[in-house]
Amino acid sequence: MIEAVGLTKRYGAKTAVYNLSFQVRPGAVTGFLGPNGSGKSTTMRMILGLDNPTAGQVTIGGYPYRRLPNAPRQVGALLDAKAVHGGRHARNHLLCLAQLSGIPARRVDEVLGVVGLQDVAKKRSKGFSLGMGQRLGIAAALLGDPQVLLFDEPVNGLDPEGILWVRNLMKSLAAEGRTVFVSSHLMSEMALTADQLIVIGRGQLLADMSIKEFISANSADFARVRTPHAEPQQREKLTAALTEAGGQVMPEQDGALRVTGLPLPRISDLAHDADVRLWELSPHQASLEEAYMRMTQGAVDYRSTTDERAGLQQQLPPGAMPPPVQMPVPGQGQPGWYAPPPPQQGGQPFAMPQGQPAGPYGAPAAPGGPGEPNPYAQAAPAQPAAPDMTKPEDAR
Ligand SMILES: Nc1ncnc2c1ncn2[C@@H]1O[C@H](COP(=O)(O)OP(=O)(O)OP(=O)(O)O)[C@@H](O)[C@H]1O
Repeated sequence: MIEAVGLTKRYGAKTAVYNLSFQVRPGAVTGFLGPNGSGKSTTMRMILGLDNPTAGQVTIGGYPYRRLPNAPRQVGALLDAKAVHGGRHARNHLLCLAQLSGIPARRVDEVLGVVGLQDVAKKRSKGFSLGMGQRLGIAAALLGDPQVLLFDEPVNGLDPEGILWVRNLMKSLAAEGRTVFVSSHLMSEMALTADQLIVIGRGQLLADMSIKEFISANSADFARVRTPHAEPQQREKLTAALTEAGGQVMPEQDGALRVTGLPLPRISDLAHDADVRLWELSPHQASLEEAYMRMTQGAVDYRSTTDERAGLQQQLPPGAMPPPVQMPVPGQGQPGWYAPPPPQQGGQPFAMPQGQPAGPYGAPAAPGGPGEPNPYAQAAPAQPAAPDMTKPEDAR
């Protein structure tokens, strides 16, 4: 198990990670999500002892990485697939790593087979495509047959077959009882791969829960209802009946109605009682992407100027609720529209980990009590472009 407690990392004036507490448990794939620059890689580097926390701690199996007995056999990681000596053959690269950790050479050939690079084992990795580099990085992570695995963006550059392979690999590693912690920006892929989610924004915990809980906490299930197109009065009659019964009704662009707060059988009964014919009555659930976008809207540092000019997504001060969705009203496939909020509308936009007081964005309160100022208590200043993450900390 990986456990972070009050983990904080500052680079000079920049707070990359703040008061992060979470557990990553064995036997499940735990997705690690957050906007660009939210602190995912920094957290992973601290887990692996590559960066020292400014405050707090993170342990693997109860030990900080650097004090973990036989660490390369217990923990495998893919952080940066490009961090390879390009002049070396793929096999030699893995062989060097294996020798450093006392891992037998036959394991090198095994993992080359697992990642599908056996035919290019004698090729120099500088000629590898992005996807081949990812596969080599995954092979290195698997080398010690570790119980704990960390993958930072493992599907970057992989073709669809490769993405499917990584998905199945992660799931099978977790099914073997291993701890699998994986970051990704690909929500659709995460939805298919992960069981649990840890979501951070501006270095702070936003959510720690199962995917299912995350989606239902950050979006509402809804019903789509359609009445005959040529009879708008039917639609109005139904809207009035549903609203009177306590439902929230939003018209969609194509004429359908999006209804929350009423179960499908009740909608059907109300339509029947109002003498309204239905052409569609179907249940819908928001996607992980919709739920994620809704949750992280206030914690995004880097946005396209095109979005800003269009007034699509203004910066919000930390802790602020996303603004209500602008007209036009939701319609299928309409970009920038997110599912309606859950029933606790007006409160937290998402569910909190149990038993923890709320801090900014609803994150757990600051460590060290009121004595320690929360660097996110003020609106975040404009951020410089992200530094070159391929360089070690001291070189930046
Ligand atoms: N060595 C460093 N020196 C100064 N600032 C740093 C350093 N490393 C990271 N940061 C800053 O810390 C913040 C978090 O960066 P990090 O790379 O951990 O984010 P991330 O969530 O992994 O981003 P992405 O999704 O874009 O990979 C960023 O603002 C980044 O600029």
